[in-house]
Amino acid sequence: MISELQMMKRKLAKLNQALGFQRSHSTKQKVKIISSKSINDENGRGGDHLSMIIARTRSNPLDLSTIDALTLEEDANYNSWVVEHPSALDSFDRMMKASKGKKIAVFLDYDGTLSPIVDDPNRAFMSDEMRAAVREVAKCFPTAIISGRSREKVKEFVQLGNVYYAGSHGMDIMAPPRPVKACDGKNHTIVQGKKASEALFQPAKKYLPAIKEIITELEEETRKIQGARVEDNRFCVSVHFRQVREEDYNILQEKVKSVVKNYPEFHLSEGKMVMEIRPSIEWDKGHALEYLLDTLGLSNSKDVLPLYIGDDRTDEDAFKVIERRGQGYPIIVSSIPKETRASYSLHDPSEVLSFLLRLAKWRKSSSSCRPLTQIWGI
Ligand SMILES: O=P(O)(O)OC[C@H]1O[C@H](O[C@H]2O[C@H](CO)[C@@H](O)[C@H](O)[C@H]2O)[C@H](O)[C@@H](O)[C@@H]1O
Repeated sequence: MISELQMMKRKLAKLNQALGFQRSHSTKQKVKIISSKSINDENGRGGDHLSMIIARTRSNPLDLSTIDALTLEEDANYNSWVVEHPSALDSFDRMMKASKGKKIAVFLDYDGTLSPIVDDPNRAFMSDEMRAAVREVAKCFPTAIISGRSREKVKEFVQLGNVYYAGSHGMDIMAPPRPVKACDGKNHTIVQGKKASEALFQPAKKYLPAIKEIITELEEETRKIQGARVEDNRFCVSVHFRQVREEDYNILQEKVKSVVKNYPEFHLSEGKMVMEIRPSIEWDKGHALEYLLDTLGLSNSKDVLPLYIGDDRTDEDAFKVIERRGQGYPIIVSSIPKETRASYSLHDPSEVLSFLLRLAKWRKSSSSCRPLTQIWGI
């Protein structure tokens, strides 16, 4: 049985981890701040419950009883949020019952969903268990990964041949070459992919030269800021500040803004400890989801239930599309309460893994898992 002291220690460890604290050497078990950056893992800068805690702790180091009270408050907030956004694991049977006779199509975000958030974006590896789970899910349902990363990069991480990939927040999609309504229009180019059964859809292609220029300028401007990192996501750019000292953040932000302001066709947004620069076209993860449904021949069917799992702000665009369709399962991955259009929640990538395993198992037990070509005619 876990003793009260052990429980307390666990809570302390959990809070310390979330806040970036380390235990001080004091015998009174006070804690001290070593970094406040991890506080923003969930929501970017400020605004959430943990940020309030950290603001309070700046002047008053916490003792165990205060931490305990704050942790309880945090747990209570989370629990009431989960009532509004029920756990997809707890709701699994109900969700699957409602999907009887309907077709599920699975859409997955990558960072923070299939892989845990880590300091080094190049080391955001997905576990072998997660890969195996996605592979099994993709054997049973049409499955796509929609990421902010470049399509090549996310494919390199995922290493699966039986899923579709959309990179650059949906601005770079490799999908089946079906006639598509959504892509009519002057901004959209369709290029045949390597396999005859796939076509490449890149609605922001004309911005590539400007993106290259932006990357060069950002690298030059941010070179001297320790920890800043520019990531080329092909049709968009990320400037990471997870490893930037707090006192340098404003300088970095100003430098990034000063570059972006010279490119009126681009805009700046924020994700988890990252600034993202994207062409201002009407295309996001929500459009990518619709596009993929369309190319899969699933857009018009009232019997199709898109299931989307994601953790970040850009995933909200996909949640919105599912909400508008009135059918499907938008699932947010979050360990803290946050504003979302998702109906369901999962706490972290380990719960995503459990959910995917259960989904594949459910499908296999409810019908034989035939090749997708037979199930969907693709
Ligand atoms: O749409 P996603 O697949 O979730 O991609 C969004 C961004 O994810 C990556 O950054 C985030 O994860 C990193 C690794 O865990 C972390 O270090 C960083 O702080 C997070 O923001 C990726 O590197 C970005 O380019 C994506 O835009």
